Amino acid sequence: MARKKSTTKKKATGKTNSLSMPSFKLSRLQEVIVGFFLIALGIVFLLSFTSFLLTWRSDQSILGRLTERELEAQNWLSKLGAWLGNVFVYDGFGIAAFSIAILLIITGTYLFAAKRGAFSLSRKRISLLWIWGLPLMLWLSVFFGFFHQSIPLLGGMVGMELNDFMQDYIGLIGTIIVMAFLALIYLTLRLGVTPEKISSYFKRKSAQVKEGFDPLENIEATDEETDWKTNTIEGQTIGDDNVDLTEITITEDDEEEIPEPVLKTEPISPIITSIPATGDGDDIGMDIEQTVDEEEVFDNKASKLVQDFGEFDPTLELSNYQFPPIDLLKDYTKGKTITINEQELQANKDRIVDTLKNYKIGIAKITATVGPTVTLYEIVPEAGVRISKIKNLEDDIALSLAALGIRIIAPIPGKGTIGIEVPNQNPSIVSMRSVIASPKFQNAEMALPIAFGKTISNETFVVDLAKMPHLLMAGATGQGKSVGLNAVLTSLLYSKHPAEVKFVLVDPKKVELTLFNKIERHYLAKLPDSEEAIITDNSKVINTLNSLCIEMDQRYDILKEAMCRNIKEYNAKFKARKLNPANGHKFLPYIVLVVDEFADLIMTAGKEVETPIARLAQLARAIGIHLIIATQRPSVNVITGMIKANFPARVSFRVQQKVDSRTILDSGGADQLIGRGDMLYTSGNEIIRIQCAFVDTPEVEKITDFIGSQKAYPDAHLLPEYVGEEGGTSLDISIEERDAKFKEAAEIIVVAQQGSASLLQRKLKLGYNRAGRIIDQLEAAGIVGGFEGSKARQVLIPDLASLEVFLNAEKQN
Ligand SMILES: Nc1ncnc2c1ncn2[C@@H]1O[C@H](COP(=O)(O)OP(=O)(O)OP(=O)(O)O)[C@@H](O)[C@H]1O
Repeated sequence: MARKKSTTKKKATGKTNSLSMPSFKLSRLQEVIVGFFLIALGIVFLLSFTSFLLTWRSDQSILGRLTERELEAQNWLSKLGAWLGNVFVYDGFGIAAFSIAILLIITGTYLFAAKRGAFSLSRKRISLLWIWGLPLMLWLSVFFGFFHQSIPLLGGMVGMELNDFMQDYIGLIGTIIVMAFLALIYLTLRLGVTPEKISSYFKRKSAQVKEGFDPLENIEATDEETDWKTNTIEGQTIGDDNVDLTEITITEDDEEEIPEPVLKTEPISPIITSIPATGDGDDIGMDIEQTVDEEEVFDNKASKLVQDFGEFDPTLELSNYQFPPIDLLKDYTKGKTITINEQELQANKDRIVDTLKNYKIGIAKITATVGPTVTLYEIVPEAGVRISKIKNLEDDIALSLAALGIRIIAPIPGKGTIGIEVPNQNPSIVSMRSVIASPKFQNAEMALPIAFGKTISNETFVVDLAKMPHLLMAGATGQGKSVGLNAVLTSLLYSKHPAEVKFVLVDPKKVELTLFNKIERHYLAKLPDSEEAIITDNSKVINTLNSLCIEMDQRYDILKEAMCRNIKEYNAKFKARKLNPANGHKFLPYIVLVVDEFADLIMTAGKEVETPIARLAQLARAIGIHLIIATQRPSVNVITGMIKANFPARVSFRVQQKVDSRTILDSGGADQLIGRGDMLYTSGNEIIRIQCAFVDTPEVEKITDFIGSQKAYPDAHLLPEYVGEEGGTSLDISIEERDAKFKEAAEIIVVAQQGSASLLQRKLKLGYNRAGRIIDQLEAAGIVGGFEGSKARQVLIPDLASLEVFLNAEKQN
């Protein structure tokens, strides 16, 4: 009977380390020279140190007089060697100094030969080698310092001094504990040694030892030193009187004894221990298979790429990009916090109490929260007063208090108290600077953080645009809408790198967003053929919106291919190098579409605008396209049911009438605001009153100047080309003018029976425009059908043979 030997390969489970090497680039020639230099230096060190170990006693006497030419040193590298040895070994790290020589040689060899495949180490690994190698050298040196008394050269001066120093302060035992702890850290972090691995190693070893005492060993015709291969015979019985096994594993040496063994290779070989036959009537022995835990393989291709090159960094192209400093924003409050005017508070309280008394509403308690522009008086009514009574008296109470901007919240959601908001006599401005500098914004882990301003309790209000996922803004003219839009854009400029977010700006008023022109090549996206990135012409808006729809469809295609549900997952996967750029994958920036005057757009373009806006609003949230739509006129023909249904997050500045407030917020209140940035925000449930942060035009100009003066991308982010419907049908392209890849494309389309430009893009590695042109040519030729919105075009030729016949016939005509 023989046994099976497990030969499980142990894989290095290198932990991915995010440390990266400084990125300076050398030409190939420089690499060879530097590489050679490092190898030579390493060899010099190696020879000097080795020789120093043998000759240091004799050379030490001349160390002080190295400049004297006639003196002779015993070191193989003469005076230089003696000096190097003294500096690095004697005065330095002892024999651990050899690490430096080895590291130099490895680095040199990498630079010298890495690119040619002779020595495949990555830059990252080299940097890791140094990062781990130097502390290891220090540790060894200190460790050898323990033996300083007997062999002084072992740990060198550094090792001895550090060891002595530690012992002076924490004693010998303390030093040993610290050293053991450091060794443990090294073993765990660098070599991935864990208690589980050690115990599984010992289990395997003990199983192998047990095998050595296997009582059935005499049956084996084996050689302990043989490299075992496993042959298994299943369901066969060996004619041994005492042993009757249903499964026997044998070594190759036994091959001739077993007729035609069935070779069965198993990925992980079980270890077999045996229980011999007892002999007392029960003459059946038994083998017990002990399974070996499968090793976890961390070393897949993506993690190897990450290990070698680090995670993909989308910001690399503009790696020196500087975010605008906070000083560009003005501090309107000059460090002052809100001043509490006690007289004003008292007067307001008295009026509230008196007014409510008139309506026979008793108050149990009243508290005031002073905000930047309004103060909230929170009232706990006396027991027995019904909230509905107060709610019904809302208008009367407001009239009695007779101040503009009073808003009654009865009850305050989740509290059961009544809130009365009264404007402050001296409102304070909430500066953009204060909200940007707030920890809430700075620490916000959001995809698209927006600092709107401060709530009534003076807290900075930060929301994630990506979660909204679209925003509707309304407000009568002069109430702070444009400032609000600037606050949104400023928040994003202060938090997102140009690689992470792109804006599509639509400004029919032509003046509000012009300042952002300066950051066109950093942050803006535009159509390929347009000159201006900021769209002021309504007819161009239609093309841009349709182009965004195409972008959306394309993004959905690639997300589907990457099996991701949303842009966040997709980008995370791309950063982890799990998606191959050669297959059309790329890092996807968020796209924020801002329309400053939506009413104007709807009036001039109507349905043509509403349809793509509604489509984007319905579908674009998962793929990172978010819309911000502002309007002066929140009337129902502008904010239609379809638009409203898809914009759960809404902001309203002051509006003229209650009905406008209802249209935008589905409740009143916005008509009672005091203007100048006083706004209400809702994301579907409760309504929050906020004082919008104020950012003036000169501040925005400074920010855009600062960004615009930095290195930029060659062009604005290009959106897919959109060919209007007329453009798509009036095709009259002659055969000679067809694209060189026309035939190839036709074959792909016919085989897939799917007429989509993105298919051609992927298969033929074309840009969107060229693929779109080919599709147009295929349509003109009659191979695919007409444009059908987001659906793929119909393919009119059933198979390749028919295509061949079709193209030949075309040539002959
Ligand atoms: N958050 C704010 N804090 C203080 N003052 C503000 C704030 N927002 C706006 N204002 C004041 O109101 C004025 C008008 O604001 P803004 O230009 O944003 O109005 P608008 O609603 O965009 O008007 P229009 O629709 O006519 O462009 C500003 O010049 C400023 O003085």
